[in-house]
Amino acid sequence: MFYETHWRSIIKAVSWRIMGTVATALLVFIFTRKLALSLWVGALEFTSKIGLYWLHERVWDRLRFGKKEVRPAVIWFTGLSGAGKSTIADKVYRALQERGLRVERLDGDSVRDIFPATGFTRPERDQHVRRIGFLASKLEQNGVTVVASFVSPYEESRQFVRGLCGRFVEVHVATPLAECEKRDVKGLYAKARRGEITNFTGIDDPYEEPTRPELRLDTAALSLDESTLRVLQYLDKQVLRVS
Ligand SMILES: Nc1ncnc2c1ncn2[C@@H]1O[C@H](COP(=O)(O)OS(=O)(=O)O)[C@@H](OP(=O)(O)O)[C@H]1O
Ligand SMILES: Nc1ncnc2c1ncn2[C@@H]1O[C@H](COP(=O)(O)OP(=O)(O)O)[C@@H](O)[C@H]1O
Repeated sequence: MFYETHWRSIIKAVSWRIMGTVATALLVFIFTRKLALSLWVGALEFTSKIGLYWLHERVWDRLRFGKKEVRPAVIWFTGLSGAGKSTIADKVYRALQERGLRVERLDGDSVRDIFPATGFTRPERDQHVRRIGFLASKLEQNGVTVVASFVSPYEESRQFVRGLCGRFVEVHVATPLAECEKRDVKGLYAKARRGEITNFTGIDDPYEEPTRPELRLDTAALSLDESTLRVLQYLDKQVLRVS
């Protein structure tokens, strides 16, 4: 979010004063036809009111009255590979960005591109999800809303992340396995079925369904736009209060 610097307030004060003073001097001249008097009134008004304007701005800047606070949150998409987490999270991220929110996007694939040694055994995933959760909570503490999308298949590590964050919105992208496998965006389900990759969530590694997610979306039944809208509506009403 942006805040008004002292310099911006001062420059706005000067530009506004020039306009106001020209108007006042003109009015005095129209009524009195005395040029010197008009210029004196203009000069006095310029110097006194510019200070008053600056003071007025700064006092208002300190008042909370009438200001709407936008509170950051961690929006955590979880679900099977191919469920639609990244696609929906990307749209939610762009929508929040367009509203002028400070927002960061974290995704399993992009984090793993940077740290390719991160594996898929249970301890490795636990550590990975907890680290990301810690990072997300730090961003949130500094006013940044985080849109995260990770398979994050284990309840315990998701609960750990929830505990770290101030406002944690768990979005379970609950697309059925059969639909994800049909999509098989990256051909990984086929590989997992052939046994070419192991510990694949939903095939030979469990996905523990969230017990009480804030939102549950089945993309076999909901379009991308409908899912995105549900998330944004939930955030507006319950979390960010930006409407
Ligand atoms: N064994 C196994 N299980 C699940 N996923 C696998 C696996 N191997 C590779 N991939 C690809 O890695 C992506 C998941 O990474 P994440 O960091 O989100 O996973 S996790 O949270 O640590 O479980 C996941 O990306 P998405 O499809 O975007 O979810 C997969 O493409
Ligand atoms: N209603 C929907 N919502 C989200 N994605 C959908 C939907 N219908 C089809 N898809 C497709 O499913 C795929 C989901 O891939 P992706 O978002 O990468 O999933 P994930 O991040 O969960 O692995 C994309 O190719 C997307 O276009």
